[in-house]
Amino acid sequence: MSDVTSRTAAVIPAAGRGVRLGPGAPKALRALSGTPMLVHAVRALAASRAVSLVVVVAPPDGAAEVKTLLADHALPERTDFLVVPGGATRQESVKLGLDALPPGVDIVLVHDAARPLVPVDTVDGVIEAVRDGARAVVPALPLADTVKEVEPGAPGEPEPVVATPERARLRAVQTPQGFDRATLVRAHEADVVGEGATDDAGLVERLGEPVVLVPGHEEAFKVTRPLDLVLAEAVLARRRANDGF
Ligand SMILES: Nc1ccn([C@@H]2O[C@H](COP(=O)(O)OP(=O)(O)OP(=O)(O)O)[C@@H](O)[C@H]2O)c(=O)n1
Ligand SMILES: C[C@](O)(CO)[C@H](O)COP(=O)(O)O
Repeated sequence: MSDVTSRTAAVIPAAGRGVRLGPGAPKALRALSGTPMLVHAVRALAASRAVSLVVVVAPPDGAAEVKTLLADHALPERTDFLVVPGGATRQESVKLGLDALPPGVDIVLVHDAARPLVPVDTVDGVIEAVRDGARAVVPALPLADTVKEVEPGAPGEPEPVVATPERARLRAVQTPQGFDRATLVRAHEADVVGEGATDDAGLVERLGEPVVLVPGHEEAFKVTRPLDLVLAEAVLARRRANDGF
């Protein structure tokens, strides 16, 4: 890595309900192999020696519970932790996390609590690309499925296809997304009309700033629907088996 003096913080939005996962506790607090998903995600980011601060954005009424949760689980001592309450949307939650960053942080990663199994090499790859001068870096993978653009219709009704984008030019994007702090703050503040974006890099693109992709990882998938829990448990079981050798 070219610039080892920069201080890197990770903001972990964890304030979502997890509606698509079905009824239960807020998604980030649900267990994977007996440990809350959020704790897996925090450990995954703190596993990077470059990350010195992790800001967890908790469910709006759950900050005290999340503080207790982090205190009750082993986390690296070299990393500082902050917990702040989140907002009504992912974007609002990320903004609240950014607002809590202290001076001196110049690289920011934004990582979904819902991607608990991201490997540390993916985290380090994103940080390295920012340290090498990119202002916005996104881990991504090629798509397995063909994608159709549609005219969205009523639920359950057939939807007319508008276009079939060339799959070779499409990527599925993951987190952590890494940013030069000033660029990310500017991107969030520029969204004054509240147009919103489904990822942070999307806000940076609207500034006209370049965004680059680096290789993502299959294990950085987002736990969204019930079947994703099955996959996450299988990945953890495989890791435990490999650790046994
Ligand atoms: N108001 C919100 C909504 C989402 N998130 C976080 O953003 C990440 C990605 O969102 P997603 O997977 O869509 O989570 P949910 O919004 O919880 O899922 P759903 O849409 O199924 O309710 C998650 O870590 C989630 O906790 C957040 O911090 N604040
Ligand atoms: C940020 C993200 O994980 C990138 O793929 C994704 O856009 C989050 O979307 P969601 O609607 O919050 O699931």
